[in-house]
Parts: sequence; structure tokens; C-alpha cells
Amino acid sequence: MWYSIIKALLRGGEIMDNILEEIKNDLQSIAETIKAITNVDVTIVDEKLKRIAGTGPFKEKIGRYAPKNSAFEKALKTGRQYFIVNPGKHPICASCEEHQNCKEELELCIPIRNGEKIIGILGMSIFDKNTKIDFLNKQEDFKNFEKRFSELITTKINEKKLGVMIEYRSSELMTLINSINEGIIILDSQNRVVTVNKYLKEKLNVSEKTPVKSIFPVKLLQELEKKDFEGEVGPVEIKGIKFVINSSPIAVKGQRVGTVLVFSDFSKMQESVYKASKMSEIVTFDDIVGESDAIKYAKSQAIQIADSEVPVLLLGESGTGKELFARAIHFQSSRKNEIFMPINCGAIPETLIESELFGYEKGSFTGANVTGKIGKFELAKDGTIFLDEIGDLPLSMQVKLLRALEEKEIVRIGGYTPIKVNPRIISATHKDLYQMVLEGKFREDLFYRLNVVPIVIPPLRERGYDIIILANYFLEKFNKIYGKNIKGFSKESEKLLLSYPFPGNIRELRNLIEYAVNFESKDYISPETINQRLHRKTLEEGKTLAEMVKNYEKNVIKEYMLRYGSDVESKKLIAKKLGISIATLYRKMAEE
Ligand SMILES: Nc1ncnc2c1ncn2[C@@H]1O[C@H](COP(=O)(O)OP(=O)(O)OP(=O)(O)O)[C@@H](O)[C@H]1O
Repeated sequence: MWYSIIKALLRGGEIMDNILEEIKNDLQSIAETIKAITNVDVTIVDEKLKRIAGTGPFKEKIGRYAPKNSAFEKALKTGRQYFIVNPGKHPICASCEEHQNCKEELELCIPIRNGEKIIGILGMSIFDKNTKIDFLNKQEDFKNFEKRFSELITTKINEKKLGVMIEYRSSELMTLINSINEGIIILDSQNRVVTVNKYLKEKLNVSEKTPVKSIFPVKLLQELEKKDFEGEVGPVEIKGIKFVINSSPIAVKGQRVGTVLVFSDFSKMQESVYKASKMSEIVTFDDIVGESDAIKYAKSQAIQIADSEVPVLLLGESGTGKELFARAIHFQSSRKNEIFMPINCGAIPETLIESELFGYEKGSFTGANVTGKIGKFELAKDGTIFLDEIGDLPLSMQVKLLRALEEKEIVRIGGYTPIKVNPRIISATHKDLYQMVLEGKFREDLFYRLNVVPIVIPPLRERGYDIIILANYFLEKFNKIYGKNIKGFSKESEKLLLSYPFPGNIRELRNLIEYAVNFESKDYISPETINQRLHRKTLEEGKTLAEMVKNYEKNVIKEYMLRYGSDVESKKLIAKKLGISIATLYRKMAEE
């Protein structure tokens, strides 16, 4: 029943088929009032002739159908009123299936309209002669009753629609509130609990009857005392769960009439970042492959300081494994169960870097998320932050980073409250930071703050036979991934690999082996397959200069992708290095 009403309402408020049935209690009261005032019996039928209300002899017939071919049916069809004296003998009633049993002295059939549509009939029946005389004297008044009665019915229908709509809307809202995977509490203007959603009822065992003082932390209660409180509190602990609580006012005509509080599970927020930052990718020092003295020395240094809190600066060319080292240090430290948060300082636009690192309060700048945003420092406040490409950090941010590290607290953009943070910092760069200090491009104080323990990660070309060890390590890995069974490298291939300088370091070697595994048709990786990837033709006879230039550009881009990777961030970095926009890079890649 409700379903059809709601459907009709949603269709734009069309009248429902059985609307008279919906307001039958109202109709019965109206019928009884008419009877009490006029002494005339009343019956109301719907458009299918079903009796919805009735007085006197009609009362017991409610729910049954009025006779076929009766004056009621005719009035329904024609939309006209029928005023019938002595109905049993009247020609209009001649075909009525009940006309022979008719005891009525007089009958008035009035169509009931809702808008243009006739939705039923109001029948007035007189069974005794005295009332008949009275009625005949006032017949004009009764005939004029039609318009008023229809208006009354329309009002009742609209009230009903509104009631249904309100009920629908509130049940829609409750379904929504209960299906959300966050806690919601709605307070009235006196800060009393009006609604608690399913999530919080289950998590905290609270209900609408729970006094706020017994659930809310003092910090939140204090904020709620401020009349215009709007914003975020937390993380605060309630019954062992850490929540960040967001408050928004409910306003009616500019007046605050209540508050919606949204409780977000802080550990879940951290967890999602945890996953996003591939924290599940646990790296140990055993995953750092290599037997050369250079890599062994770097590893031994890193192992020594892993479990201390000391800041580390990893120095090395791109692709040498700096992030791998940072992860291995984190997972060997006492912070291993906290977040490892990599941040590529070179890949975040200068205008966004502060909000990425420190977050912002809601509405603090155009384009900001309306609910505000927690920054990476806050999310990883007890974990490890890996600041990759630290040399690309703008000078203005260097000051703010230094302050955050020294004071162990941050303030979100647009906020006032300092937030305690204590992440371990591992930074990395392929640039000569000291030279940058001398040139005034990097702050000296920050340099010394980050560079407590510098660890140099050697380039692959200085790691001798590691190239072959790593090549076999990647071969095994990609054999598994691509379902291949390539047994190793031919002697010539090994020689070729050992003589190549690998400017893109291990990332380049890794990509080269992935390519070779895919394209090698022999049992051992051949020099031809490797050459296909490494060598570029310098002279292409029969081509125009423009075509050669185009090919050259494409090869340079390919080469850079081998070196730096091909994901979006790498492409941004490549575009920056080549001094072109990312759009130009994409265009050159797509050129025929
Ligand atoms: N010693 C190693 N053993 C195994 N894999 C390694 C080793 N060093 C690096 N890799 C792999 O090489 C790739 C590049 O490493 P990583 O991203 O750590 O380099 P990076 O120095 O941080 O590069 P960039 O400066 O460009 O960010 C990764 O896939 C990493 O797993």
C-alpha cells in the first residue's frame, strides 16, 4: 500500500487509486457530522462503487459494493449530480439491480472531485417523509454542497500526502543514517540526543536515552557549549576506540536547532592510508639483493641505525633503491606496526604541498574539501615519513617542515590548534644537497636536521657482479609472474649487461628483464633481445629529418621511462626533466 502511495508521490503527486480508502476515518467522521446536523443518512463510495463510509443503514454495508447500474454509477460516469425523488420509481433508477427493494424517499448523488478527476460519490438518502419535506425546502443548499465537499476532500488528501511524504522522508533518512559505516548522533538545541545510528549503537552501546555527558569526551562537551561550534574534534578515545568527530549545525531559518555529529574511526582512516601507501608491502633487508662491498656497506649502516629514532638521509641516483632502503629501515624499527608514509616532494605541486603534509580545516581555501582534511604528518604521526626528492621541496615549505620537526607539532591550514606529531623522518635525494645549501636553494638548518646519518646508495654501475645477481633475481620474479621458464642468461648477454652503464640503475635493469622475459623465445636470454631494448639506431636512411627527429624524441621518452618508470608520477617527473609539459609528453608519445 505505502509503496504505491510513495510511487505516486514520487511521480509528482498524482492521485492514488484508493485515496478515499486512505482517508476513510476522516470520511466516516464527515458522514456522521452531516447526519448529526441534517438528519440525512450519508454514504460515500469510491470510483469502483465500494462503500468507504456510511451512517444509518449504510454503516453495516461499509466495504461492500453499491448496486450496479445505480444512480451512483451514473453520476460517476457522467460527473453530474442526481437529485432523485422516490428513487424506486424514478426512470434513472429503473435499471438499478436494487430498485425494487429501494426504501428511499429521496436521494442526492454528488460526485467527489480531486482536481479534474471524479474519485467517488457522496450519497445522501432520506427514508422518512418529514425529513424529505425539510430537505426539499433546502435542496438548493444541498446541491451547492458539491464544491465545498470536494474542497474538503482535497484538503484531507493533501494532508494525507504530506503525512506519507514526511514518513517516507524520515524513513529514507533513517535508512541512510543506519547504512553509513560511520557513527552519527543528532542532538537537539539543548544538546540532548535525538538520534543515534546503528553503527554507534553497536560500537559504543549507546541509545537515544544515553546522557551525552556519559559518552562524550570532555573536549567535545566543551566545544558543544559554544553556541556556534562547527568543525572537528579529535582524535579522542571513547570506550577504547579513537574517533575524529565532525560537528555540523542543523539550521532552520537561520536558527540553530540541532547538531549532527559524525564519528569517524581514526584507526580505519589510518588503515585506508596504510593500504594506499602500500604499507602491506613489508620490506626487509633480505629483500635488498646484492653482494658487492658497496651495497653490503650501505646495508650494514642502515641495519645499525634502523631501530633508533635518528633521521636518515639516503643519497643516491634515481632507481638505486632508496625507497627500498627506507622501507627496510622502517620495518626493522619499533615503529613497524605504524604507518610508513612515502611522500614524493617533487611530484606534488607547490601550491598543494602544505595541505598534503599538514592538512587543512574545512573551508580554509577555495577548492578545499568541505569537511577539511587530515594531513600526512597527522596520519603518520607515530610512524615513518619518507620524504623522497627532498631537494625539490620549495624554500617556503622547508621553513614549515623544519618548524614541525623541531616543535613536534603542526597546525592545519586555516586552523589554530597545534597537533602533536612525532614521525621518524627518512629523506632521500639524488641532488647534491650541500651544493644547494651553498647556492641558497636549500636551508642549511634543515639540511643538518635531516642529514644526521647520511647513507650513500651506490649506483648499479659501481656494483660489479650485482648486475648479474639482480638480473637473475628479476628473471625468477618475472618468470613466475608471466608463467615463463627461461633458465638464465647466455654468456654474451651477461657480458653485455656488465658493460652497460645503467643510467636508470636497478629500475632500468628491472624493466629491461621484464621486457626480455616477455620477448625471449629461447631458453636463455639472448643478447639480441637485450639489444632490442638497449640500442637506438642513430641513422635511419630513407626517412626525412622531421621523421628522424620524431623517432629520436620518442626513443628519448622511452629511455626515460625505462629509467624512471611509466606511471603518472614518473611521467610528470620525466616531463619536468625534459622541460616540456605533461600534455606535450603525452602528445609526443602518441605521435605516429
Ligand atoms: N637491491 C635491490 N634489490 C632488489 N630490488 C631492488 C633493489 N634496489 C632497488 N630495487 C628495485 O628497483 C626499483 C627502484 O627502487 P626504488 O624505488 O627504491 O629506487 P629510488 O632510489 O627510491 O628511486 P627514485 O629516486 O627514482 O624514487 C624498485 O622496483 C625496487 O624494488
